[in-house]
Order: sequence, then structure tokens, then C-alpha cells
Amino acid sequence: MFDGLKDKLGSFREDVEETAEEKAEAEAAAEADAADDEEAEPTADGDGGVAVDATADPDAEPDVDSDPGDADGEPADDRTEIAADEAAAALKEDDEEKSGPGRLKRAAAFATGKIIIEEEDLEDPLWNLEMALLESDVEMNVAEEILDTIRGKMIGETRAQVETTGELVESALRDALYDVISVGQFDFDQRIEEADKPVTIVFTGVNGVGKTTSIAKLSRYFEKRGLDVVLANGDTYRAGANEQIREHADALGTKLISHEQGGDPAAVLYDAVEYAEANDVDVVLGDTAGRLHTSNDLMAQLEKIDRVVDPDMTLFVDEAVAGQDAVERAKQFNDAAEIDGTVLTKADADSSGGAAISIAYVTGRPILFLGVGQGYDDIERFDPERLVDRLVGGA
Ligand SMILES: Nc1nc2c(ncn2[C@@H]2O[C@H](COP(=O)(O)OP(=O)(O)OP(=O)(O)O)[C@@H](O)[C@H]2O)c(=O)[nH]1
Repeated sequence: MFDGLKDKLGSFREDVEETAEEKAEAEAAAEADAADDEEAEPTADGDGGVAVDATADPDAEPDVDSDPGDADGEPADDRTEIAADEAAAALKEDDEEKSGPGRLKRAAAFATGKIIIEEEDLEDPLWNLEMALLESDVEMNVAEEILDTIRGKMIGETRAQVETTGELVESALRDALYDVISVGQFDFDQRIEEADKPVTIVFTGVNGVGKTTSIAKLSRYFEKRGLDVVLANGDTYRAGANEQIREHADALGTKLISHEQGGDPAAVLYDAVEYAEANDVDVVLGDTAGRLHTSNDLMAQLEKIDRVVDPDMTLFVDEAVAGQDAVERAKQFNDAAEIDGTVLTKADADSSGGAAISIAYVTGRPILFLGVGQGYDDIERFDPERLVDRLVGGA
């Protein structure tokens, strides 16, 4: 599930690790050079090294000049010759350093790992991460929020304070993802348990995303928890909707209330609630027509349902595979008629993961369930921590 995004998050970790290692090596080398300088004789004129670079050996490594200790204040005329000797000596020393005590010093400094992560160190990795998130259909503001959290968690951190750079990246990624994914979470089962019965839940969302199947799955979900359910087909608009939900009701052995095609959805819901009250049924699950020609249509339909049956919850259903479209629709439906949460279907298909990461943040309402297959049992409570584990690895 969400393997593409998982790989991309892994690349971010590698990017930062690589950057940190390069930085640690550079700092260790600089430290070793500084230590060499301290050990060496103080210079008389201080510019001997520059002369070496400029005149003696154009192929010499630039850091040959970092050891000016042999310069001894000879007059400028003699410098070229002296500098050439010095360059040769320095190169020899440098060669020795690669296998000798200088290298050990660098290795020791590197091993302490005391590097501070600065904004510029993260610039490239964060840019790559942002591109990866956007490619994975993560909504722009959500991607920005994730990046801001990572910056806040990582910049100024001393790598030595945690065991490895990889761990620092992992914990920053975890926090950043969890913050956006877990927006609005509440204990669904507890809320249902504590609510006055019957509990009425209305489902919205466009056609074909798995709305009716999700209602059937949730019917099974509640029955398994000892709650009786009645289904109500408020999708009086689409031909065939009654037959489709009837098949599910028959397969599940669940009562279905439906009216003729073209009837009033609010009236169907009203009848279902009456039936539930009269028969001690705990939960009413109401389908609605998924069209979104204009938000006025939707508003009018849901407002009427609201007035007539005052549902306890309105859940938006969309499919993970729709990516950015699902995020956009979630926003539109929530603007048109406030939702209480989302059921994200087809999470078992190879989707980008963007919808799962973005929907709660853009609507301010949690994802409550993931559809993970076509069977009635293929629904799971959405667990932000588990999703973060899936994406970042670990537990
Ligand atoms: N793989 C997978 N398929 C699903 C899931 N949920 C629903 N489907 C399938 O998606 C297709 C569409 O589901 P429906 O329940 O008919 O979709 P709908 O949104 O109710 O569509 P309308 O009834 O036309 O409004 C069906 O073939 C379902 O079996 C899921 O979580 N995973």
C-alpha cells in the first residue's frame, strides 16, 4: 500500500544522510587541517601558501596551501624557488596524510559526528521531497506543512544528539506526516456507542468510488459489534441504484428502505429512521445521490436531509486511487455541506498515497475508514500511526 510514496520518503532519508556525511567529512577534514596548523611553526609573512598555489604547481591540490608552516619570511625574489620546494614537500606530506596519522585524526573527528544541520544542508533534499510529495498527489498546502515541520524539527539539531542522521530524518518525517494525517481524529466506535439510538449516518461522494459498497461494509462492521442496522437508499436519482443496494442488503441479511426512482431522498431517510425507532434498530446508514453538478444541488439535498432527519454524521466517500481529484472533491463536498469524516476506498489498489495524507488536513475532518478490498470485511479503521509506520517504516 502506497509503496511509491514510501520509496520517495526513503529517498529523502538517503539524501539527508548523504548530505550530512559529506558535511561531516568536510568538517572533520577542516578540523584535522586546523589541528595540523596548530602543530606547525607560526608563519612569518603568512602568504607563502598563496604563492605556492599561484606559481609552483598549477596541478597541486588547493588545500596544499592550508599548511603555511614552512614559509619562513624569505624575500619575495626568492619565493618562487622556495615555494616550489615547499609545494613538493607539502604534496609529499599530503600523500602521507592519506594513510598516516592525519587520516586517523579525520576519522576520529568524523566518528564524533558532531555536526549541526543547517537550513542550507536541507535545501536540496527538501526540494526533492516536495517534488516527490506533489508527484504523489499530496496537496500543495499539505506538502508545505510537512516541509515546515521537518525544517522545524531538523534545523539546528546536532547530529550527535541522536544516534544517526537516518534516525533524525525518520523522527522528523514521522512527526510531520502524523501531524497532517491525524487531523481531527476521534474515537469512532466510542462515539457510536455513546450516541442516542438510532444513530443516523449519511454518505456523500460521487458515483462509482465505492460508496454503496462502503455502506454495505459498514453494515457488516456494526453487526459484528452487536449493533442492528437498516440501510436507506437516498440515491433516488440513478437508475439501478435500488437494485445495487438491494443485492448488498440481501447478501448481508440487512433491512433496506427504498422508494421509487425520482423520489425524495429525505423522505427515504425519514422512513428508515422511523423504522429504526419502531424496531429498536441501532444504526441507519443512508446512501445519497453522488452528483455534484453544482454545490447548490448538493446543499439543497443535504440541507433537506438535515432538516428532516438531523443525521448524527455525514461521511464523505472517495477512492484513494483518485489522488488529487479525491482531495479536491473532499474540499468541495465539505464546503457544500460540512462532513464529519471520510471513508477512503480502494486503498488496496496501488495508489499514490496523496489522498490519504491530504484529505484530513484540507477538510479539517478525519479519515475514519480505509476500504481495502471488495469483500464485506475489507474495511479497516483508519489509524494514522499505522499509516505513518507503513510510509516511513519501523514498528
Ligand atoms: N479494490 C477495491 N474495490 C472497491 C473498494 N470499494 C469498492 N470497490 C469496488 O468499486 C466498485 C464501485 O463500487 P460501488 O459501491 O458500486 O460504488 P458507488 O460509489 O456506490 O457507486 P454508485 O453506487 O454508482 O454511486 C465496485 O466494483 C466495488 O467492488 C475497495 O476498497 N477496494
